[in-house]
Amino acid sequence: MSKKILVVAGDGIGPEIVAEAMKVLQALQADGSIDVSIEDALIGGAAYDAVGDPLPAETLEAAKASDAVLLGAVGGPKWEPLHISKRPEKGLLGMRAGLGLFANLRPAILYPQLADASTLKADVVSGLDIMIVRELTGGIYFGQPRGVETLPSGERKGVNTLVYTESEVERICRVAFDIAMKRGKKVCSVDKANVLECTEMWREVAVKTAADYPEIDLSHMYVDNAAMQLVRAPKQFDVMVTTNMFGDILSDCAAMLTGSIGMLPSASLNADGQGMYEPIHGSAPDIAGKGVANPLATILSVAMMLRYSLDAPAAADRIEKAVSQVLDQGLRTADIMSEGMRQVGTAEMGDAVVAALS
Ligand SMILES: NC(=O)c1ccc[n+]([C@@H]2O[C@H](COP(=O)([O-])OP(=O)(O)OC[C@H]3O[C@@H](n4cnc5c(N)ncnc54)[C@H](O)[C@@H]3O)[C@@H](O)[C@H]2O)c1
Ligand SMILES: CC(C)[C@H](C(=O)O)[C@@H](O)C(=O)O
Ligand SMILES: [Mg+2]
Repeated sequence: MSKKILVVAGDGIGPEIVAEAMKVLQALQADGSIDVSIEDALIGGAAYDAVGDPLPAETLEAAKASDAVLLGAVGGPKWEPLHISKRPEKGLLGMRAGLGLFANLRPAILYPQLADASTLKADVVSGLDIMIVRELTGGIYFGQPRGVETLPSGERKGVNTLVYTESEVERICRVAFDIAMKRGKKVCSVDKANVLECTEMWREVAVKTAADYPEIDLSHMYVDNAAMQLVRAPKQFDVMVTTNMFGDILSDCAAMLTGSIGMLPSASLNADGQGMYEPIHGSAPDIAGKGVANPLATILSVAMMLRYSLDAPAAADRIEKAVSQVLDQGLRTADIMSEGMRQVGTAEMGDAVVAALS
């Protein structure tokens, strides 16, 4: 049965990288590997400019009616004011909350061909394969109260609030434990339990939930140490589970171990397996419009979409193999370029992946 995909390209490099991912989807459609119908919608600054709303009601409705959403990136200096892009019911956060996408999977995998592009020495990162499981619809991103108010003194006060309920912690821990059961059976829960009561509770709930997973080796780490350990000895981690904000920061950090933020895909899933798929990077305003962005994180996000939401694991495997093949051919976008390789632009990289599919 045909599956519905909603494509929201967004801003900056979003449309450039999504165009390459679309070539891959269309190639798989053309050779009969998948059966999908594809629709487009507006999100982010592009939607704000067109209709005055970074998450138009029709976009959210279309997303709800889809099996999966493919997102490029949103935001940029033009739209940064707090009232446009950061309100939790708006833009990207509104999409995540509106679809109930509480489980954000961010795999940091080093392709061996990119060992030179990693910030760490090859022997420290070779074989690196970490799954960061980030809670995505709670925590300080959504907690109330929030905002900026002017005090009687005339001074302004800014507030954001870290909030988790036990059930929110339990369900994300279960996702992490279930994933770990299919991998190395090791989960590191990252918190700041020495300072923040909310994450002290997080740790207690993680321990309690782990009782249902006797085979899982659960450890705990404070987030400051986790950031350091990711850079010092990343291969000690199998699955990491953490809060919305800590996961945001740690996944950008992990990205550099794999060579570039342009290599890291993600899946954001709800309880029904419906998902949104996006590279973890942003709209990269500094390189937008230049045709140099790395499209591989977006193409690899399509592979995650096929695996997690569209029940097409063989097609997902083919995409991942094709990516590996273009790296074997020595093709590199600027962000992963190293000596002796051939530098290509966004479109050339996308075309090479399509060619490697067949
Ligand atoms: N999921 C999202 O849509 C998302 C994620 C992060 C940031 N943002 C937004 O994007 C805007 C820019 O944020 P930022 O500059 O902090 O982060 P960013 O991820 O957009 O860029 C950080 C750096 O990484 C580089 N980079 C990112 N993606 C790349 C790619 N595919 N290929 C090569 N280089 C790449 C950029 O050129 C830049 O130097 C902001 O408005 C931010 O809110 C959106
Ligand atoms: C753009 C922003 C809201 C987003 C986040 O913080 O979740 C981004 O940094 C990400 O990692 O997807
Ligand atoms: Mg981020």
